[in-house]
Amino acid sequence: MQSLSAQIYLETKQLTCIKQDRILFEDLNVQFRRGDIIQVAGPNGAGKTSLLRILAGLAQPYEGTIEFDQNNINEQLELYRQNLLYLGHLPGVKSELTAQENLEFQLSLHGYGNSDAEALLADVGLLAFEQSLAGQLSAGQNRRIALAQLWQSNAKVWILDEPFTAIDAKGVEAIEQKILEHANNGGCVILTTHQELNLPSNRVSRLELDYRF
Ligand SMILES: Nc1ncnc2c1ncn2[C@@H]1O[C@H](COP(=O)(O)OP(=O)(O)OP(=O)(O)O)[C@@H](O)[C@H]1O
Repeated sequence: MQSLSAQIYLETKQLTCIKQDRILFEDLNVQFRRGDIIQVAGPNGAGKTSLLRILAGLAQPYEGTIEFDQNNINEQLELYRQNLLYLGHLPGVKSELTAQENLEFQLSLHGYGNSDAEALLADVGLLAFEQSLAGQLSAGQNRRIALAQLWQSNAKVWILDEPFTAIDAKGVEAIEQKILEHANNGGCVILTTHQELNLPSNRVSRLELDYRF
């Protein structure tokens, strides 16, 4: 049986974030474990994106540390990034490339071959648009290109900032199932969304950030 500590993937220790002289959160101590789905919730400007960016190692906190497998992420950034999938609130898709080329690019970043791109296009409902330039696709279709990474990633920790933005109801359902599948397979998912998650309530924990003045 696994020890309790071995099940903790990420842990924040006395994390404080200050932006424009405003404390967004302070002394935050949270553990993110194997199998967890954590929804970071709170009003606009509360600091959800700021927290996710700090957790992903893309921004530094004012104070405190983040540990991955019980070691400070700053001391093992490369290893941490191999175990992390971060999708920011912008799709980060290259507008001058086709849908298929974007997927092939994403696949190459993760060390997979081009042969998987077609299956991925089908997974995210873009098979008919493989040769369309991303710049000529809709916001939701661009988001779908970015979200294809969920179908190809082996990373233990997924950090997803507003993954459902511009996605239709059927797409949201497919992504929710993907999130659940990842958690059930021993992954950990930390996400923000302003919409209600349609997942079993006993599988989702909420981390509430208040707007602090
Ligand atoms: N690039 C920046 N430079 C300066 N201040 C920033 C920057 N980004 C965010 N902030 C400040 O941090 C606060 C929190 O922003 P953040 O994006 O983390 O909130 P959020 O909870 O994700 O909001 P939303 O629900 O609107 O996405 C903002 O109100 C703003 O004052």
